[in-house]
Amino acid sequence: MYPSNDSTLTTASSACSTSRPSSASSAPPIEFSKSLPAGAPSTPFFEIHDTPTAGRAVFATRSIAEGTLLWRSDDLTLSVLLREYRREVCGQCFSYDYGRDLPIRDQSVGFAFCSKECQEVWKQWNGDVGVRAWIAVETLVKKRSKEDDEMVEANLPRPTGKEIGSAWGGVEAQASLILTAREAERPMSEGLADETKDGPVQITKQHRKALQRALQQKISPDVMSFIVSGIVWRHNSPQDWDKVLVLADDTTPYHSADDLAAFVRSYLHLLAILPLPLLPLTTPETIFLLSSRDSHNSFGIRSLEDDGSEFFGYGCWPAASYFNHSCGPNIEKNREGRVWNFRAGSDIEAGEELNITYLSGEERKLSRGERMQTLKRNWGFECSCRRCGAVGG
Ligand SMILES: C[S@@+](CC[C@H](N)C(=O)[O-])C[C@H]1O[C@@H](n2cnc3c(N)ncnc32)[C@H](O)[C@@H]1O
Repeated sequence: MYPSNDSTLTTASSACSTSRPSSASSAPPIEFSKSLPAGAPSTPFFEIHDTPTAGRAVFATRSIAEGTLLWRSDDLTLSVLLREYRREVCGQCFSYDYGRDLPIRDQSVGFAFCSKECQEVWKQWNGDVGVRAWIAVETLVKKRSKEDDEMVEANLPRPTGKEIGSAWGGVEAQASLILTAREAERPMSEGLADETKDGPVQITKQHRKALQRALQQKISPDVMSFIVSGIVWRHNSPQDWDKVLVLADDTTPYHSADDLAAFVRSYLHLLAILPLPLLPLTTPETIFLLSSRDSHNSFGIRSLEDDGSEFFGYGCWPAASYFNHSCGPNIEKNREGRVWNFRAGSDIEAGEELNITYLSGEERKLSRGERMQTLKRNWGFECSCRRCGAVGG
């Protein structure tokens, strides 16, 4: 059940073994990618190569003048808008008006919008099944509004692969009972998935109890939103799933034992409430894969003013995920609604690596040691950029 045998995991993880990278920027590329990974950006300005120690990276194929727009990433997959910002940040375009409540609030789905158009686009993006999924989550969360989402404490030990496997394995039997109970909701005309040669499976007290027990557990609304967003996106764009699978992966993506427990509980909650068409995708495998790719690839969705001081949430844009980090980046990125723009921050020579920074405003002012620590803690790699390698960097 736990996805350790998924062969698709190996491509990205081997391309991205970063235990002791020598230099993301200065090391010569060793291999040209034979073909582009699914969803990777393709433009005359740059190419993607493997590097010896920092996975794949983006290299200029020509000289580029400062300010040139090199790439626009409009390929948002999953995104999370933290609940505390749901009234102030548009669910569709992420616009924000210094903390003012937005004009349109759709209480049934738990999102607010800056305009009718955004609300309409959001509904189309999610589709009928997606909208029903958000209504189901909102209904559950509202009933339990007294429970606060706990702050994640930094620097707790991360669960190992073995601990992750046993946490998911530990709820297998309960999940199977819940699924059977849910299948009973399917109209006879659609057929029952759990029909045996002796006829349909009988729903017993045990099945109903398993479902009730799941619903009584503590809820983690932001974790549920992460999973729902990913599952709805996968349901609506099955052809694009490979674009996420080929991204650099994190085999131990949970920040702490509590974080892992929140994911496992949320899985059971969602099995109990999501619309039936989403249940085949509501699996430990899909949920783990979403976390493992999100961990090393998501971009923060921040306020556009004040140097991005407000953190609204995060999202995964696969094509934007090929730029490695540098503490002295030559590419500037800025968000316009749901699109990321990448521009040359200085004149660039052909062959130079194109780097963005993964550090947020204040973090960029830190010393070399502090930056290294921050990147290691938040991203799991030891920074090998040119600035960190230079004396006094
Ligand atoms: C968003 S991905 C960037 C693309 C990635 N190299 C790949 O092969 O898909 C982020 C990952 O790239 C690697 N990486 C990015 N910048 C790096 C740097 N300055 N030093 C070492 N590794 C880096 C780390 O493994 C990090 O988790």
